[in-house]
Amino acid sequence: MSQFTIATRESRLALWQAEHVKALLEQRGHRVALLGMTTQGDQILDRSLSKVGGKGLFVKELEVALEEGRADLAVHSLKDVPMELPEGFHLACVMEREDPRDAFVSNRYENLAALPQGAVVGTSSLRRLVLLRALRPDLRIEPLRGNLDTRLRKLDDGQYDGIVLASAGLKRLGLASRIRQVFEPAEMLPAAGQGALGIEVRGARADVAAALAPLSHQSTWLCVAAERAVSRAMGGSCSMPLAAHAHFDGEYLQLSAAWGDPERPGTLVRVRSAEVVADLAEANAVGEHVAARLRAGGAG
Ligand SMILES: NCc1[nH]cc(CCC(=O)O)c1CC(=O)O
Repeated sequence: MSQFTIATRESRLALWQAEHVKALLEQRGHRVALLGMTTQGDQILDRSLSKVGGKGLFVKELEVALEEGRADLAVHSLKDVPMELPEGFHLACVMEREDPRDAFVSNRYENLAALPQGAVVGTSSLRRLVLLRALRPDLRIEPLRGNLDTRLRKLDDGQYDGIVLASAGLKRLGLASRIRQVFEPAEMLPAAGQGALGIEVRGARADVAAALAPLSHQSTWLCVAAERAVSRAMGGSCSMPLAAHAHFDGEYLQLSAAWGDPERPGTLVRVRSAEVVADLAEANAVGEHVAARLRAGGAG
């Protein structure tokens, strides 16, 4: 049994996720401490993340703590983890996925279809922007940043008729009652890694790897590996107008991806594949092939 320190952001969701991993490790006899920290991504709230360097801003400080030996592992929403990790860092564990779907939240409207012509919907995600435009070209999409509580408060202040958030975060924070409509992936395809937790470590840490092995979920890992391979092959930034979602149907990994051009509403390239996938190398290959088909269809 070992003693570990988990580096975590201090948003309510990040702390929930770190506490969750802490509890699972403690159940297995390990001793665990948390090291909370504020990242640049948490501080920059006035600008769109796609303009200031992407979501990597949420993980950098945690990596410095790993580098300096102040922490042994970092728990991340996989959706926020860059496709290429810095030299020496790797994902040691991907946990079973929560609900990967997006959710519509509103105080006045039952679902997206019930919104009046020209209603204001909040999101700063380019993916959600292009997918919303495909569903409802008339909507006004306005930026919405901040952690989950901040976004809900801005909705409650009346700045938006509705907002789109990940179901997983709302469920984890006990806010599922705020969900009016859950989007099926066919209408609103999730982001690569959405709903899954990834644990990052630095160097060859056999002790950490052994402790994390029982928390790992192989089929989730294969799905998110395929999704992240699409994203990596499309340029790797988490702030692209890209959706990628995989699930298993028997031994077939079903991967769907979509790319839209925010400058040219109405253009959305969609690709689907179904392949037998048994290991990470095969999952990566499937993702790369789907990315190549997206590009052949005009994406990127
Ligand atoms: N980009 C922010 C972010 N990163 C992870 C989640 C929560 C859901 C998840 O674990 O994917 C959210 C909130 C959201 O997109 O609404």
